[in-house]
Amino acid sequence: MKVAYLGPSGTFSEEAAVRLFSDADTFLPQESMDDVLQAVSCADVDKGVVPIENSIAGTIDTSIDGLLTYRLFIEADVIFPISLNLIGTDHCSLDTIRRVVSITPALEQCRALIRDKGWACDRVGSTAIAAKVVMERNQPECAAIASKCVADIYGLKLIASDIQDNKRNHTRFIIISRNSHLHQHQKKTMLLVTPATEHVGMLASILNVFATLSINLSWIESRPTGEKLGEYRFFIETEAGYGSDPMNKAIMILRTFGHEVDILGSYSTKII
Ligand SMILES: O=C(O)C(=O)C[C@]1(C(=O)O)C=C[C@@H](O)C=C1
Repeated sequence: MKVAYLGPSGTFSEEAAVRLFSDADTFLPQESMDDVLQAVSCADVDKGVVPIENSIAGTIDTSIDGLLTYRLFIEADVIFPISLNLIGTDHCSLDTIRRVVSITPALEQCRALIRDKGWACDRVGSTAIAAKVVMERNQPECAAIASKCVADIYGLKLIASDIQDNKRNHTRFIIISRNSHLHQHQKKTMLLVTPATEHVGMLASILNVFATLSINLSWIESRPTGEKLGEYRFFIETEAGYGSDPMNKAIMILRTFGHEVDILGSYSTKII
């Protein structure tokens, strides 16, 4: 099996992919999340691993929008604790840092410290690229925000650990594939609901369907349709498996109301 993830070596995505797919033959690190989705879509790999949301920074739009762009499905999800660290060259210390380098969600997870210190931010494609950039720049005023393991990979030193806004920082990753393995007896289902028409109380009426059927929602995200300003569709993750009675009824009722309902996956959270 071939698995793609956001690289290079030392990213959190790599850690997630390696732990999820201990039996994979080949891991293919990619330059961006979009490249991961594309690699799955054009069958360069069998599966991809991408982050979808973080407890501090929120939803990672590239991942959820990419599911639609490339017509991909979610096969499972997994939640990882994320510890972010300041990593710099030998002459770098907390007093010398003026700029931090990282991927946007990691910078957002450390907003409080960055604001307190008045540091400038340089955005790059991943936490591991940040470490590589800091190594190449070789300046005491520059530090990467990344995992501890990148310090060893790029010959850098750890300057401060656990610098994210709070200690209970978690990122949820999803495994994506080209096929919709809609197995029964899963715990959750991800739906994409595109409302029929815009009217007062439209979202409330959609949500009411789930409330009436006692289906708990674990995640909801609105994204623009891209057609017209103010027009949205909704990613809704339910705590009911595809094929279960309440889920069948919810889908049937929503479709009867004229809403478009796509099933983006039915899965259970992996514990690793
Ligand atoms: O850059 C990385 O190391 C990644 O795997 C990406 C990513 C993300 O974009 O959310 C994954 C987990 C952490 O939240 C920080 C960064």
